[in-house]
Amino acid sequence: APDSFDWRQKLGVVSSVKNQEQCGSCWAFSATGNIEGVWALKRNESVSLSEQELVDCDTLDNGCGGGLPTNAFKTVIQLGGIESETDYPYDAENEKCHFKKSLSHVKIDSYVELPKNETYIKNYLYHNGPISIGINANAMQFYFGGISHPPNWLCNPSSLDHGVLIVGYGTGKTRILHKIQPYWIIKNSWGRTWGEKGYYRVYRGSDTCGVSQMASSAVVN
Ligand SMILES: CCC[C@@H](/C=C/S(=O)(=O)c1ccccc1)NC(=O)[C@H](Cc1ccccc1)NC(=O)N1CCC(N2CCOCC2)CC1
Repeated sequence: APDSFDWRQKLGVVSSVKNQEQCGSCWAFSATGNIEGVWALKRNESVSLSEQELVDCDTLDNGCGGGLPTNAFKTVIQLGGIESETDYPYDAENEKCHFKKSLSHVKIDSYVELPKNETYIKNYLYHNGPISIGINANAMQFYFGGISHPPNWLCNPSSLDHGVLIVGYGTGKTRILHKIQPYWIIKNSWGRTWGEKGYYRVYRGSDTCGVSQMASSAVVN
């Protein structure tokens, strides 16, 4: 894989930054972001997918009270598909499931949980598209741009509490010492005004904030 790569430069692979609002549905946004990318690359079709379907219909998780992208993938497989954002719009609250199989033409066949290895994840991303991850969001709440590189005692790699999407990676200069630092480009679901137009760059190479601890992806055959 190249030294840097960004799926946002490939039209239709990464949808626009969304906002989960006052609902703990980050896990659903992480899952839809991954399925959108895999589907676009496999079927050459770009579609924005429904987080609300997952919030309402994924009984393995807790809707606005929290969940896991891997459970969301299981649910999409069991339900037999996922509807578009237009057909099943987001309301930022737990509602009664009104999934319609006839309306969901995006389907996944399985999902994979990736090894806890940033080099593996980099190669997998390059060949398969954006990847769902769990992360410790401690350093995200006061992030205003740049390459975030908190120490482990501030951002424990084994206490993950947020679901997000890796869309690329690169190397850049830090503002202070102009040191070259490798980073991940992460799509968040806190709106376009947060971070760098809704995105977060975090140091790549030392499992910062646990970026490699829970990486997963849907598989479309
Ligand atoms: C109340 C839930 C908040 C929500 C995200 C909210 S958030 O607004 O994005 C945010 C995150 C961090 C700081 C501030 C704000 N967090 C989650 O959903 C996180 C996301 C996550 C964590 C770890 C790995 C991957 C993804 N998950 C969770 O909170 N949970 C994981 C699943 C668990 N289920 C219990 C029932 O049995 C099945 C499992 C419930 C708790």
